[in-house]
Amino acid sequence: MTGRPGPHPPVAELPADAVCSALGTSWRGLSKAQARDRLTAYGPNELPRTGRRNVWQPLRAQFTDLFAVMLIVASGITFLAYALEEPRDTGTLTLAVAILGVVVLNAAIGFAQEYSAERTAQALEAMVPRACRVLRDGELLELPARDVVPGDVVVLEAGDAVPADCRVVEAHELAVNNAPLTGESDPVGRTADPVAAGPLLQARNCVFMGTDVVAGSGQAVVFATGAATEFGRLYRLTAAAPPQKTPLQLQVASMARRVAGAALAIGALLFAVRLPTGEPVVDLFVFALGVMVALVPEGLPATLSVSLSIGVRRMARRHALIKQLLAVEALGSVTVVCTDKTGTLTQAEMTVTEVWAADRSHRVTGVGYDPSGEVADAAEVRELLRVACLCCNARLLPPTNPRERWRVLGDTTEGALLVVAAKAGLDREAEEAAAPRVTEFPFDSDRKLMTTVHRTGAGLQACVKGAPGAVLERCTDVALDGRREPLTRTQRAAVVAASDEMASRGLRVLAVARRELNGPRPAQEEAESALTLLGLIGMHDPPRPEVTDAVAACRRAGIRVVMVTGDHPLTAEAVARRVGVVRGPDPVVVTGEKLDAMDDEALGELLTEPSELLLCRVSPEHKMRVVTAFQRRGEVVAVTGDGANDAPALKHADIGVAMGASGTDVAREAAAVVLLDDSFASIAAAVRLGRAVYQNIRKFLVYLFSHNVGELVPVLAATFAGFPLVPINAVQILAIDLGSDVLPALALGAEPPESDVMDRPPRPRGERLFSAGLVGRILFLGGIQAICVSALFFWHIGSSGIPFDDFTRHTRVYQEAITMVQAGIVLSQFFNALTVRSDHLSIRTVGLATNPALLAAGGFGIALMAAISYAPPLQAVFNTAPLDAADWAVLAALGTVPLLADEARKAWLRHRSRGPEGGPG
Ligand SMILES: Nc1ncnc2c1ncn2[C@@H]1O[C@H](COP(=O)(O)OP(=O)(O)OP(=O)(O)O)[C@@H](O)[C@H]1O
Repeated sequence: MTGRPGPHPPVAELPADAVCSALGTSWRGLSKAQARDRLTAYGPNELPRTGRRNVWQPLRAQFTDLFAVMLIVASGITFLAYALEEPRDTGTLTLAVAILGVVVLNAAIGFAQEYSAERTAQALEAMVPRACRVLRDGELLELPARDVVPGDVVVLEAGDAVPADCRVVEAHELAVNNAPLTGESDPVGRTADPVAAGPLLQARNCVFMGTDVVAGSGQAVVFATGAATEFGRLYRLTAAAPPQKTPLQLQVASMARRVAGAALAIGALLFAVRLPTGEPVVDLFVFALGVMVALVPEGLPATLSVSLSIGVRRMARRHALIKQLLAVEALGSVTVVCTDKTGTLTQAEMTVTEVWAADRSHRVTGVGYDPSGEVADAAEVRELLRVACLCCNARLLPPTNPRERWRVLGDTTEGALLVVAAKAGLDREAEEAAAPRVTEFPFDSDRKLMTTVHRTGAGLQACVKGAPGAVLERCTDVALDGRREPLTRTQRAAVVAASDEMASRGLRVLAVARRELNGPRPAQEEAESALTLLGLIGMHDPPRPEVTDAVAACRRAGIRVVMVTGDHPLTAEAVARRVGVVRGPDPVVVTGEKLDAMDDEALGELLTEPSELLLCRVSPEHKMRVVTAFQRRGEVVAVTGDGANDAPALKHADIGVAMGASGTDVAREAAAVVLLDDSFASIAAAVRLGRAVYQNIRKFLVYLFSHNVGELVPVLAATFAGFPLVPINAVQILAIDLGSDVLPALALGAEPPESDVMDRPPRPRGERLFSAGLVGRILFLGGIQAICVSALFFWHIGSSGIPFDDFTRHTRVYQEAITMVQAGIVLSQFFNALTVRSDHLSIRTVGLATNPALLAAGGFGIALMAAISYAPPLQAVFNTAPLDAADWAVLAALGTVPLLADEARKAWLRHRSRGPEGGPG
């Protein structure tokens, strides 16, 4: 059972205290035992999976699509032809059965693929972290959202998804986006006061599952979970939308349809051309039908989907969860990555290393969040740290076993402040007991500061921390040796110099200030003006070790990496240099302020310059503007984001990348990719895999379409040369399409990335999959294959000395010749599979054994061909004959011709582009 089936008390109309007692809870939350009991009673806070499609629906779809219907009709006609034939030919019956086999096999592949894609999607969905913060026994815990029960007190902050339906009991500037429920997208403010009776969705003191907190903070008591929530009711009414097809899937499907049209036309043409030869009409009809069926690339869309879902799984293994299939192919064509700094390029494990107070700088010892270190024992430092830690919401968690480290629950910047305060012997909870918090004006990246107001013995005190510029402009005084003095121009300059000096060493700098207030709860404006500056705090955030290589790889791959940060330009530049985002002497550093002063044209020009670019002190709106400007220039942009207000940029970018470990639920919902480990290196890895997916698709397209040329040309040649029989019959063609070629195509779709995949520029935006290059390669390889097998056929027929008109289906020489044609195609496809693995690198560079599955798949095809040639029952079906060793030797030699020709073409290409082989071409 999920969620409470019965009605809940009228929570909206009751005052906050009464809500708590009505729901059997308190301001300290439920006890752990109560929570356990309620979880058993109400079930997990999950939605029933009613929207999932049943298993039969996709299976039925496999038999009702255009190709399947065409094939079923074709099979029916062939059966009819067999019934009408006089005398009956088992070949016709085999063909009819084979066509039905095609339908069944295709449906099986398609169904298995869809089923596994659905399973993958579910598994991935489950991996996206969905946690929330809950008070239990007065302790703040982070729990999976599914463990939330009615009566839980949930702590909410901007960026959180609301885990269940709750009544707000405390609100600080709290606003939510109710769009998923009400469709109205403007943020709506929430209050903790009771409201008049009315529709629950309209109650201004309730927040609902499926919606997001967009601003402020607060606490709320859960009154409905799972299916009992408003969202649960809505969810039951809507069926899950079927997954959308990606542009590549659409391109391949449309190409497959066009080829099918061409196959129909060719079949009709062959029928018409051969009709005057006097062959029986039924025979001719069956033959034309067979050619049509053979040319239709039925398995192509399924092979494509397999290839895409292999990409999805590989990316998941590299910590990049794909939420939209579209992202797999888009990742392969990224040209610009706009990346955050903290957490993505750095470890987000901040350590305060320096404190600046009363004109003096003090070193802080210790590393990470372990509070065993030292800080100067001076009164001004202590006061600075007291105010800083009062103005925090994060919590420091001690290790629970010797292998664990200290952790931070909440914002990492605040975590570092709590650690340095602890080093000075200050504990936030004790400080807050002495000076209880009255209200809070939460941090936001536009203001770049945060304020809390506390009740002290003497009245109220506002504690402010934030970016030095933002705090300094609100300060009128400075604390110096225990006195409050006016902040003179010289003083101000000294603070800025100290802050810049710290920032230029890569430290994140925060300023801390205070204001004494009298009277009632102050407005934000009042609490954040006429402040007294207490000092600066500098924290170090070490770069992630793996990022330097990833940034270098992106550079080689022609991808521009632009750092977008809310931090100080000097801090940003120092970090950018450390990870290699900036290498030259003069990066272009643009602040949010400068961006505001630029019009779109000036911004466009700025982005056109190929310089190293740092965007600093920017807000999420700036991010959105930069993404749009890059896109206007035709770039394919990936952008990272973690905050709630990053959502528009994440949605708008070609690939929105959200942080799985540290990001907000809102950002994760808006993104196409979620990074489980938050690291930039995972973006680079996903780009590499995305490029590989695209290359692999091209590989199996060349592979599959070249044999179509190899099959069709000999048939046309025989028709126009006046030979009365076909050089390869329809059942043989089907054996190639469905027997020997399927597995190598799948193995090509699963190829590991080529070694130099990140040494080439991104593919141009809007490049068609079926480019001139791709079609050219198909005609080149397929054409050579076609010439070889046609020559083989006519040479074998011709050398027998039997006149054309004396040949019948059962002439031994004819049976040998068609066996040779089929085996010729199979062998040449074996070598083709090897050569299509790279469009410019020699097979010697790629390595023969680097895709063992491909060799095994090719080997299976050859074994199948041998069985068709030697096993009497198969000989009867295919009208084939045993080949001797000399035949095989000739076939193997001819089979290598396309490979050798392609090697020569590649060598020439490499020579033309950068000289002799060795490096990437
Ligand atoms: N919790 C906080 N309270 C007060 N000020 C903060 C807090 N977190 C950050 N700041 C200040 O606001 C500035 C901007 O922070 P913001 O979080 O918007 O940057 P960001 O884009 O996350 O930076 P980065 O690119 O480093 O991740 C920081 O440089 C810091 O000075």
